Amino acid sequence: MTQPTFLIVDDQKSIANLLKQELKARSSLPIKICHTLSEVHSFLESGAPVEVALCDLNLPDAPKGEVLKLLLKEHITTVVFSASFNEKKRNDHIYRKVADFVLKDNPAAINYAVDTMLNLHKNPRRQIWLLSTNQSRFSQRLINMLYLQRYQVTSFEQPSRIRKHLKTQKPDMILLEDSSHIDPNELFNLINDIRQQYNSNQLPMMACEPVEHIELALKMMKYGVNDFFNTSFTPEEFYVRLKQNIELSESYREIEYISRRDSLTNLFNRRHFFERGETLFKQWKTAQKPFFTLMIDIDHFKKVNDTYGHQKGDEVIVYVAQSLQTHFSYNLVARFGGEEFCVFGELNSHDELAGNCEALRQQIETESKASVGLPVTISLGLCTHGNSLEHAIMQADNALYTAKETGRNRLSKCSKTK
Ligand SMILES: Nc1nc2c(ncn2[C@@H]2O[C@H](COP(=O)(O)OP(=O)(O)OP(=O)(O)O)[C@@H](O)[C@H]2O)c(=O)[nH]1
Repeated sequence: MTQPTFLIVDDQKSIANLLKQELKARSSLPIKICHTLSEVHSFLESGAPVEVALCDLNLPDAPKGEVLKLLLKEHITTVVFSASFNEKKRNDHIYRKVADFVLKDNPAAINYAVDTMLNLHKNPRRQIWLLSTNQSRFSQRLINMLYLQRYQVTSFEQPSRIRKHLKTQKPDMILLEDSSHIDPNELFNLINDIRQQYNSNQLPMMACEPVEHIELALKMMKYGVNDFFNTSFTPEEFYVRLKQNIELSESYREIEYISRRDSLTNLFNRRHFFERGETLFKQWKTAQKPFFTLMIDIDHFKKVNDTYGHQKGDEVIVYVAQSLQTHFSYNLVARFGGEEFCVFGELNSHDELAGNCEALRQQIETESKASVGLPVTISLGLCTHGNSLEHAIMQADNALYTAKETGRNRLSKCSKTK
């Protein structure tokens, strides 16, 4: 299938090239530049799908915005990049179908135009839930604007429907439209319930209220809504605030993701292991569910570094980490540091667990040479009890020590009396 293309239409070659350079640095999608209407015609006739188009309004062979009309006729998501644009123009019938406008009035506009195109490229993967109890013309306008920007939109008439869906799904944004139609108790309970589940960085919410309901909007913000805009907003204001709130939340999620991971192996790090492990330990103890703790250490790893170099040592660590993650994909797997790893999981069957440990040990023993170019073995210490997570880890570590002492490349289980 042909990859969709970013289309840049501008008769100023230097600007078109700057846009292309900036886009190329930030996306792998193909980019096509056209300087005239006839070039745009030929490109569209070639049948190449266009992801997003950025288009200047006046070209030498199309001085009256004919390119824009052509792109919109072909249902192509289009951003207007023009030196002359004002609010009056925005209300013209044709411009209502434009996804966004970027004013070509300073060098920073290049960056912003590219940013806008990349966002429109990402938006089909962003979910927006709209709570609109009165289904007014205004809510229809909101929905149309969201579609123009290619967001995935789901509309809800009842707070209870949002609650139900949140049990299994999570959107990127919840928009609450004209909430004065909802019973205040129900409204604030919904906001409260959402905030119990997700903080304002994890799931942003925005309220859209008529200016006469500003007090309600402010109260909603106090209870956990991130931002508010009044119903007389311009499309630009709406888009820019929506984008900023979503991007802020995405950056937060990215930082949260990185803070939990070990940068070499991408396994969870020790800090997250204890955070999540403590919660699981309490849950399983309360429910009297059996669990296991497994410590794994690469044998004679110092020799690997000394003989093959630190970089090869890193490759071996990554290889063992990936094998471990594959064998224990349903469990909490972490790199504890150096060449040591830990797994914490629910125990379904002793035999199955022992079989899984043995399969991992054997795979590394027999396949490491082919995978990383040198033979590697691991030792494993297993414990299926413990008064606390730390106690369980200590017991597994003792078993690992026994495995090392008794010849390495083996699994040792701790006895319950220790
Ligand atoms: N390449 C690499 N080496 C690391 C990393 N972290 C720790 N090490 C090295 O891992 C080695 C661990 O060695 P030791 O604790 O002596 O254990 P060992 O050689 O594996 O011996 P046994 O565990 O007794 O089988 C040290 O040489 C550390 O420098 C890392 O991120 N990358």
